[in-house]
Amino acid sequence: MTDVTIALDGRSYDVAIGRGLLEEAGARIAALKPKGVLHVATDATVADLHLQALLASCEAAGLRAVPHILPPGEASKSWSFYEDLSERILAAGVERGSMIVALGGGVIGDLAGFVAATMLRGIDFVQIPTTLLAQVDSSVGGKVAIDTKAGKNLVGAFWQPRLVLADLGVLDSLPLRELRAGWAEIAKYGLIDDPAFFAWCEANGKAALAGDDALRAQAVAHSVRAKARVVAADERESSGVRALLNLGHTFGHALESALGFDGQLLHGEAVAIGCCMAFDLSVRLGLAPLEDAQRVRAHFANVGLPTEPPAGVGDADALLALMQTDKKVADGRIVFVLTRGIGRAFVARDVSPDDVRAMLGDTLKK
Ligand SMILES: NC(=O)c1ccc[n+]([C@@H]2O[C@H](COP(=O)([O-])OP(=O)(O)OC[C@H]3O[C@@H](n4cnc5c(N)ncnc54)[C@H](O)[C@@H]3O)[C@@H](O)[C@H]2O)c1
Ligand SMILES: O=C(O)C(=O)C[C@@H](O)[C@H](O)[C@H](O)COP(=O)(O)O
Ligand SMILES: [Zn+2]
Repeated sequence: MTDVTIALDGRSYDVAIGRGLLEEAGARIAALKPKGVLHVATDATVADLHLQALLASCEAAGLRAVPHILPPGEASKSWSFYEDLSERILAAGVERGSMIVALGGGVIGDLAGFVAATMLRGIDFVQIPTTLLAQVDSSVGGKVAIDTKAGKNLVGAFWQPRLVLADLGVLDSLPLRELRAGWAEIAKYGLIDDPAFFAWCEANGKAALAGDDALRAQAVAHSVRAKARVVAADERESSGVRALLNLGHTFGHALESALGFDGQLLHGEAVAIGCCMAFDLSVRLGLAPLEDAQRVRAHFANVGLPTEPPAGVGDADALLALMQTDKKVADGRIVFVLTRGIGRAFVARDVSPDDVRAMLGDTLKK
């Protein structure tokens, strides 16, 4: 069992990583002394697989848990399901001391976290991430949001959980495609500022995805520690440090939006393609060596992630227009996370749209 603390002034919390945490969840949540009903938000797939274990452990700990089951998939991170979940919680009974538990992947975590941030002007929540992506990234750091017609995560809040329980056992039921999508966010930590970790990913990625438990545990713990450092340094993405976690996302979010969040491209897959694009643009601008861009592509391809955008994402101008809604935009200019090579990402505020258009044009032609 590993515990990583997210150190925040007066609001620090732990991320517990290990097997068997679902069975311990009731006792650990009860220790936080929630009042009234415990609201458990989850999706139908996760409910079938893991809800009973959570409910049993809540009952054993004397908690009255009420499940709220939503459809699986990105479409649930929307205005309509924000309303739906909020109304269900209000109808079941909620007070300021009540708590929401997000049992699921990043979709449930982001949605339930945003409902928690706004319910009665803010109630506590606990993350029980059940995808690799959610364990290494979305459950940690307090970014909660829904998607809108204009783009990804555009309405949301910074709202930190009280506790994160990353049970490695639940990953046993996660489909390989979803595991791979999570790997993109793991490798991202190496690409940002940790070349040794990227090399570790190259050496161990396939075995970790194939089910090697020790390697998975190492990947999750290393990623959570990396995210913990960034969040502690720049909780609200105001100094530029946290913006580095957006490597691959300016492009990736535009690709997801272009496809209407239809599930054709998972978030982690979009991030993998987006990281390749960030490296391609950096090479084009003479900032990064071509060999590093090739290494990134080779690693993603080796673990089974896509490295080129699918058909149907539109042309370069359409993608640029979507990037204009990115939350890093400043003074009307799109801000990119670029790189001087593996482990050397930085925030670039002066990128010419012509260079981006040219890179996208070449990529979309392939
Ligand atoms: N808040 C953040 O910091 C942050 C970080 C990264 C990503 N995100 C967001 O997270 C979302 C993506 O999250 P995700 O990749 O976890 O997707 P997801 O929540 O849609 O889960 C993926 C699929 O796996 C299923 N599933 C979940 N756990 C399972 C399990 N243990 N066994 C079998 N099936 C299981 C789900 O039902 C779903 O169909 C995106 O909306 C993205 O924007 C947020
Ligand atoms: O936690 C962060 O900060 C991140 O940027 C992590 C990303 O992986 C994640 O997808 C995040 O939701 C993107 O943030 P956004 O601010 O671009 O919506
Ligand atoms: Zn992401």
